[in-house]
Amino acid sequence: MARNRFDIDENLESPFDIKHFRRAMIYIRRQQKPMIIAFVLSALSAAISLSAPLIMQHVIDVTIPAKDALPLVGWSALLLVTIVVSVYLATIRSRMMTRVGQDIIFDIRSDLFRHLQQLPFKYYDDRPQGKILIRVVNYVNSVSDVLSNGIINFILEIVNLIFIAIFMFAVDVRLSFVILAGLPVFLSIMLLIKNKQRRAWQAVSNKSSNLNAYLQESISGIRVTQIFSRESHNEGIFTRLATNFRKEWITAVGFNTLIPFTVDNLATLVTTSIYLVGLLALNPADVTFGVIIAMSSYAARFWQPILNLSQLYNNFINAVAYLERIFETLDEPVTVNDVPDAKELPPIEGHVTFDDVTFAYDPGINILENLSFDIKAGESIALVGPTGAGKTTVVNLISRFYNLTGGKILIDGHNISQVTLKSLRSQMGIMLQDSFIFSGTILENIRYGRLDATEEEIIAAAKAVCADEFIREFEQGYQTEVNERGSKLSQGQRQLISFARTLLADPRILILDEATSSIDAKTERLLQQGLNELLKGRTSFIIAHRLSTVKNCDRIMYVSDKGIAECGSHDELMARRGLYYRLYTAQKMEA
Ligand SMILES: Nc1ncnc2c1ncn2[C@@H]1O[C@H](COP(=O)(O)OP(=O)(O)OP(=O)(O)O)[C@@H](O)[C@H]1O
Repeated sequence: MARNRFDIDENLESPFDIKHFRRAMIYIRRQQKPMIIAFVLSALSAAISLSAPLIMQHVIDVTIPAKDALPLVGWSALLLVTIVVSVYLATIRSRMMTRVGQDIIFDIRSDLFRHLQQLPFKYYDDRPQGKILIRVVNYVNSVSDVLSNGIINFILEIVNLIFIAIFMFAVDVRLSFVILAGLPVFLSIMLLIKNKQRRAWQAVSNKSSNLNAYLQESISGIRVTQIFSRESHNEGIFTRLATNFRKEWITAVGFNTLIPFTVDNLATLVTTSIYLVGLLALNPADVTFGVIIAMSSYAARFWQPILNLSQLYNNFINAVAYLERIFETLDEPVTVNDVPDAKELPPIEGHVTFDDVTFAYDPGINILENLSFDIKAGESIALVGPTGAGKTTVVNLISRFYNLTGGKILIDGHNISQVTLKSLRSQMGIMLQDSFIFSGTILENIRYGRLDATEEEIIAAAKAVCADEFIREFEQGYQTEVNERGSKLSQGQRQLISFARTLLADPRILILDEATSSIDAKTERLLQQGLNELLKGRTSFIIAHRLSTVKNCDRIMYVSDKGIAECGSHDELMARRGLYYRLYTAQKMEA
């Protein structure tokens, strides 16, 4: 899919069809047992309540004319019992189905989350996060009722209809046909609006997704918004998106309301016809007043399930627009994954080879071309060069966050595209400029590097990277709760925590992408000792704009023009008086 943004509707790759329906059935089938029990309870409840018109017919035609009070009390008691039992059964069913609905939501959401965790960077590069979030949270909520109660109610209403039809045909066949006469009109109207209604709900799903994407982006960027006083401008964008959503919603609901409106009118028409046909056209000898009352009651009861079915149909059409998006996400190919028969990368030494590597994020726009180099195990490599030259791209490829466009990357002679991602990435330590902090305690954040680490190991790692001191200054020390993104911590503190996290993981290859940029010079000097400890015996790639921090690396690679323009030690490159020399002397002069 092409890159998407908050104000562009996403194209639907594969509209809902029978294949999606079968897939939805997989989730439903897992709940088969409680659903069958709920179904039986509902059927019982409906059947019991259906006997009410028969009791009434008998009372009107037989008991009342007989003027005997005792049977009347008996029939009334029976009527009461039928109502109580049917309500009781319906309540149990409702409780069971609430659970089933939640179980279905749980399953779909778990599958979505598991899949999202595997999707490559490219997937996240190409769309706003808000559009992903809305699928996992809102869309899944919106389909749960249709997939649980919806299915049961659908079958029940059909069974209900059949029961009512049997009862009414048993009472009077001719009047039953009068009741059925409204059906063809109703079905024609449904067919007529079906496609328009579906498109309307797809538009709603798109507009709500756009709105959500913008909301998410606005919350993430609130600081920049306030710095540039863009509040009213943003409000304008939000209003436009919210207006689009409201417009589509009103259109879609308009279709939905059309259906019950049709059913209501048809039901009224049919009931009136019963009286007309029953009283005027048919022979009064075989159509008693009791029969007409019972049939008019059946007419109302017959059209009630149809009204309910049409409501279910509305919900279904609405849910389809969300299911399409949910399945689209689940079908999103995991392009960066283990090849069949992928091998485990054995414990590595850290020898890295780029062999004629070409890479493009977007087809046709190469960021790196025919890049080859060889790094010995334990070497420290600095990647320097102009902004946007491709330094981060080089290191992202080593961890195989993207597939190569051409060539191969070898670690200790193993082609990284042929080994399992887990065995590859678990031997890499990556520290970024924007170190991500998860909500939880500082201790938990460091433990993220190795889940089975003891508290002593965690503290030792923090000490090694000079994080221990500032952590202990917090009242709760290592148990201090931090928010997602670490808003309680300074940028430098976040970086130190991420250093400790990486050290704990004990990776063979270390990647530091501008990882010390937010640390003050004094802490950096201190950290340098920890860092030296960290780098010892490991292959390391260090990206830094501040060249003083990479001077001591074994080799410095100057990345530009889709490849490595210069490579050598600091002294060698300075002696060459080329690109690196110019960059270094320019920085020195600025300082
Ligand atoms: N996800 C992406 N999709 C498409 N293009 C990208 C993506 N990430 C980076 N690029 C492009 O690739 C090029 C190299 O980016 P990269 O981040 O590797 O540069 P860099 O040398 O690390 O830059 P900096 O020093 O600013 O961090 C840039 O032109 C950038 O626009």
